[in-house]
Amino acid sequence: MPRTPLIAGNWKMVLDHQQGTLLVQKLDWTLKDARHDYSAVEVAVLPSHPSLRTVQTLIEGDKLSIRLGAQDVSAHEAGAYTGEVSAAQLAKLGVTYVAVGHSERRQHHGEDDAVVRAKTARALAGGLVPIVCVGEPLEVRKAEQHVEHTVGQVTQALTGLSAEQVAGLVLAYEPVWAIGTGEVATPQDAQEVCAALRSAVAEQFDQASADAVRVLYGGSVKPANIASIMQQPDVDGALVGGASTDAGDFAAIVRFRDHPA
Ligand SMILES: O=C(CO)COP(=O)(O)O
Repeated sequence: MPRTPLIAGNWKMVLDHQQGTLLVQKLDWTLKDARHDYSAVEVAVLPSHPSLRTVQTLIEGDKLSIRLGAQDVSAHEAGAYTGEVSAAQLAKLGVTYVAVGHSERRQHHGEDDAVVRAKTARALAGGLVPIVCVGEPLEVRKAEQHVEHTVGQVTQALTGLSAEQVAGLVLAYEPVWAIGTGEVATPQDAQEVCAALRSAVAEQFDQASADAVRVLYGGSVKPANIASIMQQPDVDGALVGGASTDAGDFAAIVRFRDHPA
């Protein structure tokens, strides 16, 4: 079964709920104009938590095919965890995807591999599809340890899951040095790590789950570079930051098949 590409927009802490709904409306109009087939290239947006409800109301009310994602989820199931948002609460809001272990959370919120593993398991138990983010900082890349580093992060995050669970989730390779810097990894850099992550899944679980798991690239993805990245055999989509907060740019990324590589 070929893997369906996924283009997901991580809005980070950038758009409020009004800007977010406007963006989703514009995105949908633009993609409808282009007669976009959402079953051929899946599209998701990841608003901040306070915007989820408004964006979900729009998606449901207008029967849009854009999927909803969240940027984080609690490692706890329910109860006295002030400020946390549970997987069940997100699922009830119509959320499909949730980013787990984004490098900004690892860096600024002290999330280590154990937390990422707990959040991944909790997301799955709550009926969400985790987008497990991994990526190396610049010094690790310079030391040519990026494959070991990212494979280690994935192995840790997926420990304890079943092959079936792994087959259904999403991995995202986001080199830290390429996030928000304009410094995009080359298509070959993206392919090298995405292929290594897939092989690691085959080794830790089985070939069927490795063939099914989707691996995204993230880090300064723009309309001008997406087509060559998507040509790589082990890259199944993109996790887009800055460019996803502009409806025109994000639509152009979703429509990567329209541009030359
Ligand atoms: O962190 C990212 C997506 O999760 C990438 O961000 P940029 O596309 O802004 O580099």
